[in-house]
Amino acid sequence: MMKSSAHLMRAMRNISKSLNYKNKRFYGAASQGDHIFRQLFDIRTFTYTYLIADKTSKDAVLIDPVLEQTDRDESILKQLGLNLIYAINTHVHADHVTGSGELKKRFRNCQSVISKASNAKADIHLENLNSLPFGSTALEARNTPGHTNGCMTFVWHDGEMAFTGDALLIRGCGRTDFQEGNSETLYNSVHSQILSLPKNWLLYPGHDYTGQSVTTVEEELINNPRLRQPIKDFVKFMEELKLPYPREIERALPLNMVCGLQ
Ligand SMILES: N[C@@H](CCC(=O)N[C@@H](CSS)C(=O)NCC(=O)O)C(=O)O
Ligand SMILES: [Fe+2]
Repeated sequence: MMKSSAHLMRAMRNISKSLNYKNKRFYGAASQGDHIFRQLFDIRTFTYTYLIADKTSKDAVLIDPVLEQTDRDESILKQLGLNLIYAINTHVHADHVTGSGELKKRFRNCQSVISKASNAKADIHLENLNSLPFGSTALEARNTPGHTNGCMTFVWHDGEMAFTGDALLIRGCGRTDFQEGNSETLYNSVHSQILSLPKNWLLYPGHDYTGQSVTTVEEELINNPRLRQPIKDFVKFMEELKLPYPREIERALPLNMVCGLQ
């Protein structure tokens, strides 16, 4: 009798632990706990935009908004009664135009944010390990150069996740053949700043071209065909990638230096 009641107690504790664990996780969308989280997709450029908000203060941030999706983003923010305070870019995008400037016009408290190293225009220029507070939470900005010199990954400690921009893609990584790209630098950035996070943390990329939406540190350490290799094999692989340039590169690069506005 004693043995079976101790067994039952242990089982109940384990169930409750696993529920707590699950409640902390966010996948495509979540609004449990203190925060709102949405992963939004632009089908034309395969770009992910992320919305995170504090439910109490209603302060919200968007990571990597796309100009052509500004109406969508405005609707979601307004429907949820959120105040957009930061429109963040992980880097100067080469394949699409950022919505940060247009969002600033529509949300008067919104400030545009990008790394100092990008040399792009913005209200806030971040340096390594700067914190971006909103409501009762914050994003930690980490320099992760290599795809471009100014790439940043945003680590959300409270959500146990990171937004990697194009530094790390699911089972891939950003190209390194333009915008001061450098394969060795990228390899070192990803390993030291992203794949060093706890193994169960979620990683959300800036794009996915294969229909996947989220990964974890552990999955990428084991399965990323590029980044699980030794650095010299990675560098050789990237040299041989030979991808065509993004279709919109000539329009996107100059516009993204000025928040996407003419
Ligand atoms: N075909 C797309 C561009 C695809 C591309 O170059 N993607 C970049 C991220 S956007 S700068 C990349 O780094 N890709 C890595 C890879 O392995 O695919 C277009 O024409 O826009
Ligand atoms: Fe990029």
